[in-house]
Amino acid sequence: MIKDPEIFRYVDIPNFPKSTVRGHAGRLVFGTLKGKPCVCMQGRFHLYEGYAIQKITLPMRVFKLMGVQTMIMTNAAGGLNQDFKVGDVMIIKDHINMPGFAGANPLCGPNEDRFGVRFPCMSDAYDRELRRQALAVGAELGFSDFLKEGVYCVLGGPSFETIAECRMLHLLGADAVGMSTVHEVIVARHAGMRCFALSLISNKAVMDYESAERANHEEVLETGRQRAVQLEKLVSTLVGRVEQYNNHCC
Ligand SMILES: O=P(O)(O)O[C@@H]1C[C@H](O)[C@@H](CO)O1
Ligand code: HPA
Repeated sequence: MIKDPEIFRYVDIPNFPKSTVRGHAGRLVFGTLKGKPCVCMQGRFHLYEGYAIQKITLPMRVFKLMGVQTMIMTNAAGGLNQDFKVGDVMIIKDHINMPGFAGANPLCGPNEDRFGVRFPCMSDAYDRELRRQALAVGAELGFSDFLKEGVYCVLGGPSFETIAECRMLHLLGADAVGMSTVHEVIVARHAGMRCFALSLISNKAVMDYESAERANHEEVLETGRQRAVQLEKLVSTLVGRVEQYNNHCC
């Protein structure tokens, strides 16, 4: 996918966290995609790995300092919306930062004025133009059947949710639940980067006490493998259409 790749292992980058999750390679890949210079993270960091929330989001500030203007993120998530199927791809239009309700926000602590303001706006966290373009690209590629839009809720993990928790999150307006992305988006938006994110619905959240289904990481990885080619096509086509971005925060 990336042309002329230059690869750096996280373990070789000073102060960079290390990937501990199975299926996450733990490498930064620099190169070009559809002629655009880019850097890709092969593996991200999660609260449940035991890192401080500021450490999880350190790469976003590194990217900002390197001149990155647009962040495209993907994750795997459990589907709460009853219209979603395993294998659907949800364009994130908004989020619910559940750890943030308890004070776990990556911007806690002294504000780094060189990146952004003390109280950044989040009502426009997921770029409307990129979402519109992604829907158009998805339609052109024949992906409309499995391309959805919705609200992503982040939890701390690593345990998957109980049935009562899934029901509550659904009532609160979440369409999918996961363990990442939101902290990264908050830091990227604070620094004025444009954000776009996709959730692959890797499993259905269990909402029914009679169900025999159990969330598990194997199913998450397997759904990822099955949709990898289409996700790559969607993201690379979108990248090819991304225009230069002039930084402006609200
Ligand atoms: O990094 P993401 O959010 O895609 O990974 C999800 C959440 C957990 O790390 C894992 C659970 O299977 O997948
Ligand atoms: N819950 C939380 N995180 C997840 C899930 C889930 O069902 N699937 C993939 N990541």
